[in-house]
Amino acid sequence: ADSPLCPWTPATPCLLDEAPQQILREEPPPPSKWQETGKCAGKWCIFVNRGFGNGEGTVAITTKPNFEKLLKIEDTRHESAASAPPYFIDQVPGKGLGVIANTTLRRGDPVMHENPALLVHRELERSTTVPQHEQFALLDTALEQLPPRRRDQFLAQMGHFGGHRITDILTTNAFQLDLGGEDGHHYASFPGVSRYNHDCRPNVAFYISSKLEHITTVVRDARPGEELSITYLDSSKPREERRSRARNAWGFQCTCSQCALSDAASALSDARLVEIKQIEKVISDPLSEGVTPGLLRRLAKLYRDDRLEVEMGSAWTLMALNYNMLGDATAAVKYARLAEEAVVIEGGQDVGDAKAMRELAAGSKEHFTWRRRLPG
Ligand SMILES: C[S@@+](CC[C@H](N)C(=O)[O-])C[C@H]1O[C@@H](n2cnc3c(N)ncnc32)[C@H](O)[C@@H]1O
Repeated sequence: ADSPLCPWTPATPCLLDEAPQQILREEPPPPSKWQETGKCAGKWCIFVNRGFGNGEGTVAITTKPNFEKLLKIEDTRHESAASAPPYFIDQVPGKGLGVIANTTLRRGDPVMHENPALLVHRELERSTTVPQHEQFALLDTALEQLPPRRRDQFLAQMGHFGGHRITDILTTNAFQLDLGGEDGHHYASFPGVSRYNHDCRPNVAFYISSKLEHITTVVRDARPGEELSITYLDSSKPREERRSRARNAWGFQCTCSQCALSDAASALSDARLVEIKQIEKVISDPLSEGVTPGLLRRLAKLYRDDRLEVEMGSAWTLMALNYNMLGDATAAVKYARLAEEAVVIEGGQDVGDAKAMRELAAGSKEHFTWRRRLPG
């Protein structure tokens, strides 16, 4: 999610004292149906679906080919929309509002799921044919298409930088979302999710599903009253890089527990991150020599010592495959199960590695990797 190319970076999400997707409705939600408004600037037009996302409403500024992709996306109407959220929104010193656990949460527990209120094709802001004031007018018109409650939720989000209000909200809070195919990149605003603050070692992971749902899941147990956070940037970068990214893209000085370490402890953490990359390079190559159980144990320790619970999916996958290549079926199955859990938390059930890890766990000795690193 960390793109240095665009000023509207994948921020994170924000919302009010209530999460829109978790509010009980007295009336049934409006039907989910996309409409063309006929309001356009250049090749970008406004499309609206006032019933999309459990009846919350979504408006898109995009091109006709991307609208065709939206039409094919199945809407999600989930039963769990009526259950009480496991968090509340409150002030967090030095950060504005944030998301706070109201109960004990365990790894794997769901926190929020929300569809976007606004989607904006990424190329619009780079357009040389649609001047900025027309872009702003298009954004203003798009927002007017949303149901009033959804519009209010959007406008209640934090704007950190000032200037045109909707643009500021997008800059501060939007995620990048890819509709796939050619030219599918969009900025997406999820007003509920956008209250998560950043932490370089977050206790919550997120992904955006093919149904446009933003899904957050606990990755490290949290107590009632503890802040729930996600990472806005690449947590595997060294401290100085993370800090400058937070400053430049979101305008805050990161004081998370990992950035607040003493210089000596931070140097150790940065060294762990370098070693992780080195070991992963070695064990990713099926022809590497020197892959031993000790090296794999070392990798697991580095991840745990650095509290990288938010991105263990690919590491556990590599560990499972390598234990199998070394002929240790017990460890291979153990890490295949951990890998499947992590991959699903970080990317959902559809991620290819989840299926691969289920297969490995079900029959490690029949797997093509069995004893591949051993002679004979
Ligand atoms: C997506 S919003 C997060 C929610 C926001 N605090 C609010 O009140 O709605 C991003 C903005 O929150 C603030 N923020 C997020 N994480 C922070 C952190 N770790 N330290 C300080 N400020 C942070 C910054 O102002 C940032 O631009």
